[in-house]
Amino acid sequence: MKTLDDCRRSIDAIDNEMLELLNKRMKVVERVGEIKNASGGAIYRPEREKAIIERLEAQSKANGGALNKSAIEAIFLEIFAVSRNLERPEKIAYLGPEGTFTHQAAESRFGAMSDYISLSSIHSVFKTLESKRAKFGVVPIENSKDGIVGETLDLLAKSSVKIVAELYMPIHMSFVTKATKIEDIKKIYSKDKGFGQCREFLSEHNLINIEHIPVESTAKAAILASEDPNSAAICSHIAAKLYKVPTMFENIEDEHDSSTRFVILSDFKNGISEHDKTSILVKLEDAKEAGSLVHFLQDFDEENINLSKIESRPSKDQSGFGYWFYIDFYGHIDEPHIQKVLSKHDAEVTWLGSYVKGEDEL
Ligand SMILES: O=C(O)C(=O)C[C@]1(C(=O)O)C=C[C@@H](O)C=C1
Repeated sequence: MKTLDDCRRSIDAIDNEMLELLNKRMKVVERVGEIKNASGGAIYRPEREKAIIERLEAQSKANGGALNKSAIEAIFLEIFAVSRNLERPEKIAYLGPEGTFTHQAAESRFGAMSDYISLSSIHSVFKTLESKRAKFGVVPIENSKDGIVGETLDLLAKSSVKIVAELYMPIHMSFVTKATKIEDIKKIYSKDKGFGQCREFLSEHNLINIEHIPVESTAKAAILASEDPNSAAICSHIAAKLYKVPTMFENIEDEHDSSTRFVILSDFKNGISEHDKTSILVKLEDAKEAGSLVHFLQDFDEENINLSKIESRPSKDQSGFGYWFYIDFYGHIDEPHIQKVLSKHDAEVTWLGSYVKGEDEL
C-alpha cells in the first residue's frame, strides 16, 4: 500500500515530466509563432483549439481516464492562452470594469496571463479594436432571459470588426450591501438587465418601489454600493468579492438556468471547421413588400441551412422607417452551398463573422 509520502513522490515525478513536456510543447509553439508572424497569420485559432480538446476528450474516454471534457477544457484553455502569449502577446479589450461577467468570460478564453484593457462601454470596445489598440474584444450579445443586447448589434452593423468566437456563461446574480437590515436600503444599483433578471426577487422582498439606479455594469454597481451603506447592488459574486461588499442573498435571478452569450471580436476570418456558425445582417431592398423576408429565408431552406436566430432591429438611418434582420445560421461563409445563397443577396447582406459555435447554446 502506498503511503502519503509515496504518493507525493509520484506526484512530484509526474509534475516534473509534465513540466518538461509543456516546455517541449512551448518550443514547438514558438516555431508556430515564427511562421505566423512571418506570414501575418492569425494567432488565435478557435477551431483548432476545439479540435484539440475534442481529440483529447475522446482519448481520455477511450483510455478510461479521470479527466472529462470540462476538466480537459479548463486545463488546455489555459495552456492555449499561454501559447498564444508566447506566439505574439495581444491585448484584449472587454466591457469592464474588473469583475463584470464579461471580464469573467474574457478570462475563461484568454487566461490569467493576458494583457487586458477594461473599458466602460461596448462602444469603447469597438473603437479600441478599430484603432488597433487591442487585437480582441469581448462583449455580451444576448441573454437567455432578457434577449438581445441592442448596442452590440447596432455597433456590429456599423463596424468593420468581426465575430471570431462565441461563448455561453451561466449568470448568477447576488444581492450585496453593506447594510445589515434590508429595510435600511434606500436604493439599488445594477445594470438594466440585472434588474430585468431579478424581478421576482425584488418583488418578494418589497424592493420594487425603492429607487433602482441603472449603471453601465454590474461591477460599477458593486463599486457604488461599496461607497454607500444605504444602498445595494445586484451583481456577480466576483464583483462583490473584488469590491468587498457583503452578500445578503445569492442566486437571486428569476431563472436559475439564465446564461449570457458573449462574442469575441477581432479582425480576421477563421478557417472552416465542422461546427461553425455564421452571423449576418440583412437589409432587404424591398422590405416593405410582404413576403420579401420569406423569399430570402426560402433560399436558405433550399440549401438545408438551419437558422439558430433571427432578430429584427429598427434601422436608425435617415431614410426613414425600416428594419434590418440579424441572422445566425449553421455553417461557414466559405462553404459552397452558403456562398450560393449569399451571392444571390450580395447587396443586402453584411457578413459579421463565421466562428466555432459555443457549447450550451441559449
Ligand atoms: O495551431 C496553431 O495555430 C497554434 O497557434 C497553436 C495553438 C496551440 O497551443 O495548440 C495556439 C493557439 C491557437 O489558438 C491554436 C493552437
